[in-house]
Amino acid sequence: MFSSSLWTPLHAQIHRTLRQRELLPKNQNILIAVSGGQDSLCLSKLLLDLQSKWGWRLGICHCDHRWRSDSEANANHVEKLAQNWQLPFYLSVTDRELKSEAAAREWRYEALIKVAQTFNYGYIVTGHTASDRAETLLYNLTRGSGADGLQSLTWQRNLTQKIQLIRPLLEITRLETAQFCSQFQLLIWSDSTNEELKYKRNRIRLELIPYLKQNFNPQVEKALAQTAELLQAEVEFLENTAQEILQKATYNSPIPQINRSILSSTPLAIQRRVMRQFLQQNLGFAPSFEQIEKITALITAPNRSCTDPFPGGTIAQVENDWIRLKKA
Ligand SMILES: Nc1ncnc2c1ncn2[C@@H]1O[C@H](COP(=O)(O)OP(=O)(O)OP(=O)(O)O)[C@@H](O)[C@H]1O
Repeated sequence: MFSSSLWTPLHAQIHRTLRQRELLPKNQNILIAVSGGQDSLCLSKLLLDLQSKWGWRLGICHCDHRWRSDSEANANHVEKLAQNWQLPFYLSVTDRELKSEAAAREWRYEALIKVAQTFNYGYIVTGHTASDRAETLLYNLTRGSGADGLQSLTWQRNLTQKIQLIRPLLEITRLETAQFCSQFQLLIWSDSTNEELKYKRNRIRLELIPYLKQNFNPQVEKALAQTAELLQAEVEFLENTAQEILQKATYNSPIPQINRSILSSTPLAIQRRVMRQFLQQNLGFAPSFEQIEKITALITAPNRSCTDPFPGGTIAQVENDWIRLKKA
């Protein structure tokens, strides 16, 4: 028999991770995003057991996308768990039809932020795991991605000036969260759409990862999650360096232009990042690989060379030592 206050290696690991990474400071108000699946239930139980050591105020929020016929029952299930744990429970139900995974995610984060703002939570935590990290890396790799897409899920990110998103389980695999839930007899609400093979993400989880585990590396999820972790630090460094160079190369300019001499002395990896930031700042959208390649080529192109128009009709053109953005 396991007592509900049993301290497991997973408790110790999360406690250590939170301390070393300084993810969730003491005495803070923390809102746990709970779908009812194994990852967010594992997260809730771990934080609940650590609560007294850290002095947190915890709350649980569930978002009902109204996608499945059992969505209300799912929400009730999470509410009951919150009651058993004597935690405040917040429910957000969508009032608009959510037509895609992306729309559902966008709405969910809006809803979580609204609850956090209303009830004064400075932190929102989710149950993303090393397995999610590995799957995201593989998914983005098959679509074509730079290091930025491969590092994907990060430990923390600002949702607003006052609210941070924290993902404490990024070193724990889905197998471990499942074992934890069964050890503590936590009743998981299984989402039937997770089994549908028409979704690429599900095929990666249910077919590709098991294949890689069996034929390449039984620890492939942890290995890929480590790759994401390494890339994250490199991306941060490169992005900061690119930002400094962007500032130098565009300094004090009233019109959108960037200096070629400054850029030509930097490595290609930085040139591409500077150009991506430059286009994003001035055109207001994330440019494609081809668009970045075309404007980067202008760094060494003859005078008056230009790109094709970007969406909205702007072109980039070489004018002596400058690349200028102007209407075509
Ligand atoms: N309906 C929900 N209500 C509250 N929290 C949720 C809900 N669905 C997912 N979450 C939170 O998000 C985490 C990740 O869930 P999932 O992998 O299903 O979502 P995702 O769409 O891939 O998320 P993301 O866009 O954040 O990567 C869960 O562990 C949970 O913390």
